[in-house]
Amino acid sequence: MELKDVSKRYGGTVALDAVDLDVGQGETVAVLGPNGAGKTTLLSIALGLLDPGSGAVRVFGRTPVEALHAGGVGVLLQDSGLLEDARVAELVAAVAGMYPRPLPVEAAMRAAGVAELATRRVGRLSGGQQQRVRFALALVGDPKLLVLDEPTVGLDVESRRALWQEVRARTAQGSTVIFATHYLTEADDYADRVVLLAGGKIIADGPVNTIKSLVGGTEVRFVFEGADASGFETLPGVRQVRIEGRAVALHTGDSDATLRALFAAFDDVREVHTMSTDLESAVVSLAGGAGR
Ligand SMILES: Nc1ncnc2c1ncn2[C@@H]1O[C@H](COP(=O)(O)OP(=O)(O)OP(=O)(O)O)[C@@H](O)[C@H]1O
Repeated sequence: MELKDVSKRYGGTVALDAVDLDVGQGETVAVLGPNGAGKTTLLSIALGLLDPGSGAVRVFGRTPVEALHAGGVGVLLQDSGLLEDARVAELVAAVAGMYPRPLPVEAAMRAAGVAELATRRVGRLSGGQQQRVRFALALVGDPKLLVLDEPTVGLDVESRRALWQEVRARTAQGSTVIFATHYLTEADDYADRVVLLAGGKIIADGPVNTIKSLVGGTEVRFVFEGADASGFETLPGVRQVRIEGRAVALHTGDSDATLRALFAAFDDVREVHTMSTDLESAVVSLAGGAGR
């Protein structure tokens, strides 16, 4: 899949800004970025569901719509509507009928964990069950490219694990997978490559470890029980401060100096631990630096 210099505006909002992206066969790519970064816009343009304002898109060397019609692409989009009155097996069979070489309906339902729901009406399923039905619809065409927009939203732990197991099975057979997620552990665990969007631009693109190393440094995390949490940003080495309730994370280029000064300046600091920068810190730091 190839996007060249793709831009998209909605009135005064620039949803995508001169995006270049080349995804090779067999890659698993996570698209990350804060709300409104342009992830859904990017995936929708790659699928031909949305026209780019400018630029060129090719999927398997064709236009996205041609690739979709040729049956090469499976899609799971956020909150896409489902035919509520249909029974699960009927819906999966109807979508299978649109593809030239679909999987057996039963196999697609099993792969997505909805075989036991086959005779249930879609509209009466829970949110997580409906999401699994969407996954079955993405799989049933036996596509070489899977495009998944926040695929595990609403899924319980076991269903998430099962979904990723199925995705892995497909990539092992050479399929390409592009997924958007806010669960950074999913990107860390399942993607070969991370594309980080902020404000419609790609601000980082590479293997997970490369993205982490762009930020580098160490996280010092602790619980702060004091009354006044101001001043952490002035400690030596500190580049960024995140505070969530009583949990504080300092991103620092010199953890020894930060820790010494932290203990000297603040009482009520407990449960201190340090770790090398994880993907979450890297994404927060890079996306924040892009001037959200
Ligand atoms: N139909 C639309 N009309 C107007 N503006 C839109 C439309 N769709 C998206 N936008 C704007 O384009 C930008 C990118 O939106 P997009 O949905 O691609 O972001 P996202 O990264 O998928 O966000 P989220 O993480 O919240 O799903 C946002 O500023 C959004 O408000």
